[in-house]
Amino acid sequence: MSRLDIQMLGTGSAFAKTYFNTNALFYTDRHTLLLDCGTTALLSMHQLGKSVNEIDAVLISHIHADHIGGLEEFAFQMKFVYNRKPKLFIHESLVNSLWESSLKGGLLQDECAALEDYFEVLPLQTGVSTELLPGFVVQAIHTEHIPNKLSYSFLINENFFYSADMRFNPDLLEQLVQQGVQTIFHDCQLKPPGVVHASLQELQSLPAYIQERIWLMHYDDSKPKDLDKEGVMRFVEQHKRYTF
Ligand SMILES: O=c1ccn([C@@H]2O[C@H](COP(=O)(O)O)[C@@H](O)[C@H]2O)c(=O)[nH]1
Ligand SMILES: [Zn+2]
Ligand SMILES: [Zn+2]
Repeated sequence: MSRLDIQMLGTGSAFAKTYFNTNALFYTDRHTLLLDCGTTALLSMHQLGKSVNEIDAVLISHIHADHIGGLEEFAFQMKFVYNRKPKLFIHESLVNSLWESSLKGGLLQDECAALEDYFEVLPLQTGVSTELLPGFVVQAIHTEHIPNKLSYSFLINENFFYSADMRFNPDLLEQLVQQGVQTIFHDCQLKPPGVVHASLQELQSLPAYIQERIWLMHYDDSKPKDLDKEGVMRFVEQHKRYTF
């Protein structure tokens, strides 16, 4: 199995100001993929001294600003500064709404009338494992988040699960661990009730053998900076590079 490095551009909730939006850089041997590109993504890259030009591909989980709010600037920089058309991986069910309901307002102009004018759009299908980049294989899993709004989590290289935004689903987590998942990056609402995310309380109800695989992300600014664990579950830290 390929080595995978992950570095969070942010680890916070939609409204977090301290921890930025939960967006991730994945590094393979030769490539960099950005998983979600929220409002704070490019500011965070700037703080890391990274250029947008270092990104080979973007993968999007769902249509909320903390996951796609940085895509307009990303698209403009790629097209007009770097003359590139980056790969955009997104579930087939979200392609139309990403353009029609979100990006079209800013990106539509003469000779740029579609998402494909900015990106090489590569739709993902449910249940199909796809090698997005060499050594980076993804399966999109439809998970519940907001009622009647499509949202996807990702199984990466068969052993790493990235929830993005999802409600508590102990059966899925159990199934993933039985399948061999070693590491789970899970969104977490610190104060109950979870409603559209798993709450900390709900995650703490999981058996220890699942909790010990969980790294918490998408938390709000109330998390003290120096709190790095909650029982056996660990908090993912912004900008720290992890290898799995
Ligand atoms: O039905 C809803 C919809 C949204 N919210 C709040 O808004 C944010 C949306 O951003 P996420 O990235 O999905 O977190 C959500 O966290 C809630 O705070 C809501 O409460 N109910
Ligand atoms: Zn979110
Ligand atoms: Zn969301």
